[in-house]
Amino acid sequence: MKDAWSSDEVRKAEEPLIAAGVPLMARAAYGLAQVVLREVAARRARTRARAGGVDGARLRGSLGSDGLPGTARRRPPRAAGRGDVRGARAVLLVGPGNNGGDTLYAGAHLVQRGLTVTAVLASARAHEAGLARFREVGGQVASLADLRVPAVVEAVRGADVVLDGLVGVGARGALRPPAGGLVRALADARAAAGDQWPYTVAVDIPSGIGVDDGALPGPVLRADRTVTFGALKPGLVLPPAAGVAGAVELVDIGFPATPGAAPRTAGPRHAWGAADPAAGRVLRLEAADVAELWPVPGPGDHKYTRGVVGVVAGTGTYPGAAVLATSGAVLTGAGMVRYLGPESVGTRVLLARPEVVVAGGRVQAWVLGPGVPVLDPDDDGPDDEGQARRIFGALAAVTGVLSEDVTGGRVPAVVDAGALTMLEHRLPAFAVLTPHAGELAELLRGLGHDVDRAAVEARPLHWARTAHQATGATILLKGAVTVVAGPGDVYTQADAPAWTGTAGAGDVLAGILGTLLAGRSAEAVRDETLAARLAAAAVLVHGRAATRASAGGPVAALEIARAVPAVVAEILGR
Ligand SMILES: NC(=O)C1=CN([C@@H]2O[C@H](COP(=O)(O)OP(=O)(O)OC[C@H]3O[C@@H](n4cnc5c(N)ncnc54)[C@H](O)[C@@H]3O)[C@@H](O)[C@H]2O)[C@@H](O)CC1
Ligand SMILES: [K+]
Repeated sequence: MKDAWSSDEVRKAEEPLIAAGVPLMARAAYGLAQVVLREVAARRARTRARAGGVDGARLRGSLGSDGLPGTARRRPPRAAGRGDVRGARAVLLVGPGNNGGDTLYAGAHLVQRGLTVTAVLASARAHEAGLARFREVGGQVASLADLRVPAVVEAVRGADVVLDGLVGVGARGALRPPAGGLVRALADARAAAGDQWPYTVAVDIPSGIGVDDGALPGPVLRADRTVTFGALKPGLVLPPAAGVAGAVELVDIGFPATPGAAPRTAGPRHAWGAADPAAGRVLRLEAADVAELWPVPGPGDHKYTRGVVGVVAGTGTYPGAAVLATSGAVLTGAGMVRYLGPESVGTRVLLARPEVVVAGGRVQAWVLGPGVPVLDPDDDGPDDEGQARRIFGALAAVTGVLSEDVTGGRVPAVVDAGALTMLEHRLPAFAVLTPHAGELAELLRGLGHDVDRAAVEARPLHWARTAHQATGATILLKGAVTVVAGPGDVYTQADAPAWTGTAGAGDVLAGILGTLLAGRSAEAVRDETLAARLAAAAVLVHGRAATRASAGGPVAALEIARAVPAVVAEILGR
């Protein structure tokens, strides 16, 4: 489990460590410099390889010490070291606080390793000791006020690496001038430059992101890599800010395993902290967490104890969604999958998946809505072939409107696509709504919020939480980074390649989640936080299945379903 710490939690963790004399900034700066050196060396090695595989050692070997060819010994290849980075140019963008301090100390390490380093001070103030150290080792210092924005952009363009140390977790809101203007110009220049842009490293966070909510309130320079200190920050894992952070690398500076735990004044740790049981944290599941959650059958299990999934999906116009949702459910290991829908669609489902039972009966979880047209009460609309009636019936059982004598007890549900427009009652958290941004905006507008798709994409965490509070349901907001918001922690998963954005992929996800909810149905009804964890697990498995099916290229939705068994086996370590 990866857990992200809010800026307040970071501050609280730092206080006792600083009081105990732990050199946090020195650790942060050293870790940052090591990452920069590694990346600069790697990029130089790649450039040499692209230039024909002739490296410096071989060129040197072609001339002897007397200047005659062929008399010098050929040097063995070396690991990335001093010579690989010497002469590289780095520009530091330095703000007034400790984030700038980290950057100046890291810059001093880079100078000592032979880089030519220029620090551009964006404010009149800079971290005094850091600046003194940087000057002492021979770093060059310039100020934004003297150089002006266009000259700084040119200096950055000509560098091998740029470090964004304008602000870190101490900042609030959009970047203010003059840093804001500089970053806007750099972001524009980066967008225009394509590949011809220096490797961009964000120090702790890309300056200007919403540290705690992942928003992008103003200009931000997209990073290739973010080197973050002590713990992940929510803005590094939540969209849209996660999209500008690049690869996120954590430098251990000695924080405790969980926020609020006793500080560790001894050496660094090398593992992610465990999740804090307190509600409302931002977490990301990893394979080991999913293995723990997975309903693995035991020798005494049979198809009914393992969980029956009822799928109401598809119409004559959209029969594929029924095939995809049932395939997702079957291949995730449901004890049984029942299909409810028009006969013509049921026939197609059976042709694709003969395991499916095309008949009603008791289920342990529902999958409602894939491939079912949205309900428009003002219009007869496309014929839903009885699917709306079936969905209303199932939802009545989920919400408890129908007596349990009739339904046989409340069970969890996945509410997708057309079924999202059929919600009439407050839902339990074991109902998981699976909208994309446009569908969530539509749902929220129906609840009286003035919001469109772009607004949801700008603040997905906020709107997912709002929808959870308004409906009672757990919200799985689909996207390149998927956000799951329920009564407890928030989960943010980024497991799938961009190729996954293809028709039908969401239907498969609904099926996967249906099987997980059916497998732990009674527990999900009892424990109001379990559905969100299972939803995040389904997203992880779906994303990994898409990665496997894609193998770096395009992927068709049914192939994602087909890849699920192997992904589950891998996750369970078999
Ligand atoms: N406290 C510590 O000892 C440690 C702090 N660390 C670093 O320190 C950072 C936090 O440092 P600080 O608390 O000094 O704060 P920051 O360096 O994040 O920024 C605060 C400064 O930015 C200005 N500012 C705030 N909002 C702004 C905005 N919207 N636009 C422009 N300027 C703005 C403020 O006036 C203030 O001077 C972390 O992100 C991390 O990089 C690390 O070195 C680890 C140890
Ligand atoms: K920064």
